[in-house]
This record gives sequence, C-alpha cells and structure tokens, in this order.
Amino acid sequence: MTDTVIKIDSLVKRYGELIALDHLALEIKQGEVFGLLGPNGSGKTTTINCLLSLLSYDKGTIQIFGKDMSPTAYDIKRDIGVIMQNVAVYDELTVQENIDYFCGLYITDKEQRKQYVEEAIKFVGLEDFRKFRPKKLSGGLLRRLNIACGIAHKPKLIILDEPTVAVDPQSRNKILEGIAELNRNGATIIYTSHYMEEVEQICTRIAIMDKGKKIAEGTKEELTAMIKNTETIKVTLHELPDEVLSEIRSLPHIYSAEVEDSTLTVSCSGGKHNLIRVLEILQDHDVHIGRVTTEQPTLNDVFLEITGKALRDKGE
Ligand SMILES: Nc1ncnc2c1ncn2[C@@H]1O[C@H](COP(=O)(O)OP(=O)(O)OP(=O)(O)O)[C@@H](O)[C@H]1O
Repeated sequence: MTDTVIKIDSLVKRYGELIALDHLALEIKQGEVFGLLGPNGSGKTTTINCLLSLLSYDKGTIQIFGKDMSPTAYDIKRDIGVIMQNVAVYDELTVQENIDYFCGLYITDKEQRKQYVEEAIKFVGLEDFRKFRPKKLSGGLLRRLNIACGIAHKPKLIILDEPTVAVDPQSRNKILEGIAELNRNGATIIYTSHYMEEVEQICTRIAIMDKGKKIAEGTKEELTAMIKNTETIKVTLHELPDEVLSEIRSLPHIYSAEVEDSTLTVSCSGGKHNLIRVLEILQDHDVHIGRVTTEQPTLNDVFLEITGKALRDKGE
C-alpha cells in the first residue's frame, strides 16, 4: 500500500488567456499537514477545486488514495472532508441539524451518525449553540460550524481553504488547535492560506505558490535554509552618520544595511557574531541606540528573496 495520499502532475488550468495553474506538481503523504501558501490570486483555490473535480482542467493528472480522481469518484470523495473559504450551511437548519445533514451524506447508520454529530459539535466547541440557526452565530462560530459539517463523517483527508479569514483570535486558535488534533487522530490535512504565521505554526511541509507555479517546497527549516538571509538585526536610533553605516556595510557576512524611519536594518548571511560586531561599531562612534532585535528568516523572507515582492501587503 502506498503512503502517497495525493499526486498531482503537470496540472494546467487556464481561464481564457490567464494561466491560473502552470504545470503544478504536488505529492502529499499520509499524515502530513501540508500547507499551500501564496498571495491572493496565486492559484490555491483553483488547485483545490481541480483536486476535488469541481473544476475541469486543461492538462495534467490527479490521483487521490492511489486512484484517478474524477467527478464521479464517490469512493474517493467519501474519504475527503472539505472546508471551503465561503461558509456553506443551510440557514433554515440549526447547528445540530446542519451537521447531521452533511454527515448523513456519507453515514447512513442512524446511531453511528448521532454519535459522529455529537463528537463534531464537541470538537468545535458548539455545545451551547446546537439549537441556534446560522444567522444567530458570530463569524467565528459560523466558521466552526462550517468545519464541523466538513469533518463529522471522519474523513481520512481534510482540505481547508483559508478557514481563518476574518475570524476572531479565539475562534482562530480553536480552529488551529482543532486541525492539529484531527491530524493527531490520523487525518492528512491540506491547508491553504496567505497567512504565513499560521502555515509556519501548523504545517509539516509547505509549498509556496506564485502566479500558478510552485516556487519552493519543503519544511519551514528547509525553505528558510534556501535563502541567503540568515538573520536580520534591527536597531532603533536617532541618527546614523554615513561613515558609520559604511563601516557596518563593510563587515563580513553583512550584505545589506539600511536606515529607514529611525531604524537600522542589517541583513546577514551566515557568521556567528554579527550582532556584537554591529553594536561595537555603534558604540565606538557614540551612536545613541534604543531597541535592538534580531529575527530569524520567515517564509515571507523566502518569498521575498525568490519573487522580489512581499507575501502580502503591509497592514493586510
Ligand atoms: N472563474 C474564474 N474566471 C476567471 N479567472 C479566475 C476565476 N477564478 C479564479 N480566477 C483567476 O485565477 C487566478 C488564481 O485564482 P485563485 O482563486 O485560485 O487564487 P488564490 O490563491 O486561491 O487566491 P485567494 O487567496 O484570493 O483565494 C487569479 O488570477 C484569479 O483572478
């Protein structure tokens, strides 16, 4: 038996002139929490929709659980739980009835279904809201209901497309903890997001997408090891004479040093004592300094270095 859950090869999807997916290849193994990270419009949702046979595509192959995926592959679909970006529940049904409805699409045994629905309600923490209709729920609770509807039938593969967009921090944490628990209980997870921090937090392996292409793939550590930047030092200060800045730039292992908004930002590539050396120069020249921080590279740095642009706009 293969431990490959998903295998996508050379997937091409066009919308007229636009190439939304450009020869995409992905292989996802049993037990992974696989993150698809990319800015808006990079092709994450299109990938999921093709994967689920909700969208036709121009070229390529998709296999799930070792079998070819197609719109009528009901045996495969039974083992997949899908939580899409837009909440899809019935307004006229209560929380409990909604979960029961979606679970009932796969689980016909009444007693088993009752138990599964109860477990799903508890899992997302909606015990006190079981008789509520969706319109009475806050955005975060509604997202949790959406998740309960997608996972109640205990699928082996769970696909979540940006499940935390516009949710409050409490529900967000509940959702992220829940995903980790589903994974511990044996489910393979695909998680799409443009929030780098979430992907860093929960995903065991990550593919970074841009303009329909996979531009990098690996664990967080593998991805950050691919880039030149190993450390960024930030020092707040009032003023920095040009000759001092030049001296910092001439230090070994430092490939960029800039001052903007009273902050000196020094980017380092390797080396062990960069911070000490920078602070020594500042001290030697009596530069008055404020806060000093050092940061390890993030997935945003990986994206920035490969594409030349940030993963998302500041303030988003
Ligand atoms: N039905 C459609 N018709 C035409 N173009 C589309 C359609 N759906 C998506 N696109 C385009 O395809 C590209 C990929 O979109 P997609 O929604 O897959 O990206 P995404 O990474 O999921 O973005 P988001 O984070 O905003 O959901 C974008 O340029 C988008 O404008």
